[in-house]
Order: sequence, then structure tokens, then C-alpha cells
Amino acid sequence: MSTAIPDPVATALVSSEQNGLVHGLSAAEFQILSLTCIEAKATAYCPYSLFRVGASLLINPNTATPSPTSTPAIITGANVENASYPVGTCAERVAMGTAVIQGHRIGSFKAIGVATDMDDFCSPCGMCRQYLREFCENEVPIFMFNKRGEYRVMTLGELLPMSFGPDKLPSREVLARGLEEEGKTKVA
Ligand SMILES: O=c1ccn([C@H]2C[C@H](O)[C@@H](CO)O2)c(=O)[nH]1
Ligand SMILES: [Zn+2]
Repeated sequence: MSTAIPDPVATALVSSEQNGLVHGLSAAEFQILSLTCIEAKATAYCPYSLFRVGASLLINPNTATPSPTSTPAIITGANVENASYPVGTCAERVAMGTAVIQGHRIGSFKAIGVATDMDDFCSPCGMCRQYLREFCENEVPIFMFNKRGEYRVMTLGELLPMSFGPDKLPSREVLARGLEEEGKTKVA
């Protein structure tokens, strides 16, 4: 038996029209999210791929530091490549790492923007989806902007269904007790 899976594009279109909000964002929030990820592309270090990516994270107003603010708070990133190719880092992880060292955690993020110079919409790679999953709820919308500033939006849960995150890990104490009970190992 199969269950109908909602079409993400249709879902995005419906939710984008509600209450004058764009997927839950005010017009001002949406504008700054889009402008900042498009601008962040210019900061990319990508001499090998020449594929510029900019990312922006919209911080929830109540978790913004130093104090809650009505001006949307944004943290940006861009891809940073390396002569040893696999060492390079995507824009999304640069932005999220910056946010995390500023103290942001799950609950901090209202939306994510990703911009490229492509005609098509570029979605975060698998590694970035998992990296973002650590700090974002399934409902966080990810806006993907093409070179013309048009966008497609999907939530993190749509991009990474049935994901594995910190909430799925039992505590170390519970795991240790289980292993000891089975006599499998001695845990200090
Ligand atoms: O969502 C994506 C996809 C790719 N890249 C980067 C990695 C690499 O530097 C370049 C080409 O893959 O684009 C990102 O930053 N984000
Ligand atoms: Zn990535």
C-alpha cells in the first residue's frame, strides 16, 4: 500500500500565498534573505569549480543577539574550495558553522537561502542537508534562487526525509547500560 506524497512545488505555492507571508516570512524578511544570499555569492572562493554559491540564514527574531530585534538578522556564507578538492566546503556549511559559533542552535533559524549563477534551482548537497539537520527543524524552508532571482522553496524535511538527528540518539548512559547488560563490553 502506498501513501500519497505531497508535491513539494504545489505545497510551496499554497503556503507561499497565505496571510501575505512568503512561506511564513514577512516581505521584509524574504527580501533580506534573498538579497543577502545573492550578494554572498560574490564572496565565494571557487577557483577550481568557478561555481559560486551564496547562503543566508534568517535568524528567528526572538533568538537574535545581542537582543531581539525588528530588523531581520542574517548570517551568510559562501563556498570555500581547496587545492585538495574534497577539502572544500559548501556555502551552507560555512554559514551554519558561523551561526553555531555565535551561539545559535535548533530553534534559531527561520529560513535558509541558497543562490547560484545557474538557470536551474540548486539544492543543498546531501552532506549539507545532514549538517543543517543538526540545527534546524524539518519545517525550516530552504529558498533556492537561480541567477534571475527566481526561487523554488522546499522544507528541510522534504529535502531530507526520515532523517537522523541528535534527537534520535539515546543518551550515552542508556546505551552504556544496554551494552553492559548484554555483557558485550565494559564501559568506563
Ligand atoms: O548546494 C551547494 C552545491 C555546491 N556547492 C559548492 C561546492 C563546490 O565548491 C562547488 C561545486 O560543487 O559548489 C555549494 O556550496 N552548495
Ligand atoms: Zn553542500
